[in-house]
Amino acid sequence: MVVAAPAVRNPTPPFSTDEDGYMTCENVRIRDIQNDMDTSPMYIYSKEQLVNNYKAYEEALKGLPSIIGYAIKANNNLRIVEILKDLGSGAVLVSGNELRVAVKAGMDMTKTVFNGNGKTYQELLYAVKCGCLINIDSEFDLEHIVDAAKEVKKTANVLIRINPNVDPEVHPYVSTGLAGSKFGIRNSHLKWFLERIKEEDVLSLVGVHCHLGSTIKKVDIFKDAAEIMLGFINDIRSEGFDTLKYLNIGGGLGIDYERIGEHIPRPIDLINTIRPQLTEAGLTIIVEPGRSMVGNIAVFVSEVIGVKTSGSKNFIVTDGSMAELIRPSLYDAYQFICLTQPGGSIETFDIVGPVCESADFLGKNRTMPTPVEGSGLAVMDAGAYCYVMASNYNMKPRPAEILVDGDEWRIIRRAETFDDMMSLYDR
Ligand SMILES: Cc1ncc(COP(=O)(O)O)c(C=O)c1O
Ligand SMILES: N[C@@H](CCCC[NH3+])C(=O)O
Repeated sequence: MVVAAPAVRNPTPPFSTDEDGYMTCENVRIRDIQNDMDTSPMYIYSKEQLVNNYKAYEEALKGLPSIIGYAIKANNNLRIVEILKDLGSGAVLVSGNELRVAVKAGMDMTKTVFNGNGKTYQELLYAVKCGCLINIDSEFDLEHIVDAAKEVKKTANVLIRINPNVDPEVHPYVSTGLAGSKFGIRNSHLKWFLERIKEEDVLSLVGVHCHLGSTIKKVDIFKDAAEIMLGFINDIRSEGFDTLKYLNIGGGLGIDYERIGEHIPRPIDLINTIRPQLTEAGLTIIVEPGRSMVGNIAVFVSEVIGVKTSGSKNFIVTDGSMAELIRPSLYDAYQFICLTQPGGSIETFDIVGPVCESADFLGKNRTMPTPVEGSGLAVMDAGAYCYVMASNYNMKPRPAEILVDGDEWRIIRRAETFDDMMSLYDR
């Protein structure tokens, strides 16, 4: 049998392969973590990559007054959010509980934006009390914010989320800035919103916001949106609003899931493309990166239960599944998969989990070394929209999350247990 190293395609530190063919995260062998852990599967994060990603945004925004508002929805692990807060990040939230995470992490509320098309009244009361920025998404949302601000007896600093009708050229499920989207207000209604805001002393209009979608690979799309937003800023100013402070251009930058060396724009490419518009706006720029901040900081690591051939197809069956990582099943999303240790001959496999659904796959038609039972398998770029979308389907507990920092690693959130799931019953 041929013994091959794990196929980490385009290994980019901190994830790499050592001379013995074991996958590493920073200075730690992933297999060693797997051997020491009582539970599998798990998420393993690199602190170094997280810090580098934040610094890439910081560097890109140099010279522009700006706020980096990390989109907590991408990964809400408190320890990850705390690291970002310590680096100077603010946050973007879509629920009261995400706001609670930001508060727990000690985030600066003046750098925090509460966004969303369905904020409840209770959530708005909490947001006004916290003093974060709040996006207006619709007529009813505006009325709810007014009521909440009056009840709390505090001014709400609001931004209007505008739907610029720009096509981000991404999967329809992650496209948000097109005319048919449920998010934001349309151009034709802007006047009504401005009139209504003028009538209410409890509202201070401090900015405008747009967000086009996620996994965007063409930065010119942001340029179109920035131009449109400049138009809105001028319209708003000409209506007598002199309180505008922020232009929020949202998040949405894609990452290199394929790992084939394709040029995916970096934060600097994004900001440089729209720098003239940002400068012309003369406002503090808010960016809301989720995926491009945390996507490549993690691998989802599982263990092989067995390998089988059915008809002409080979399957690797692992203890990781769509319950812990649903992106491939939900969007047909591609994430690179490799072994965390040396394997055998190179074959083509579908990589599937134990969940009772044919949609339960992590990857299809993957050519890679043949594992043995117990081999470790890593799905790369699993830091964004992976753990956060995990479920208990088939009574699978949510996995542990581990943070690697140089030579050290620690569990930053333990795995759920059967008892955790049982603890929610009335008796
Ligand atoms: C309003 C808003 N801001 C920021 C984000 C983060 O997007 P991404 O993870 O693509 O950077 C999202 C998610 O798409 C969003 O809806
Ligand atoms: N859940 C999506 C991203 C949603 C972006 C939030 N609006 C994904 O995994 O790619």
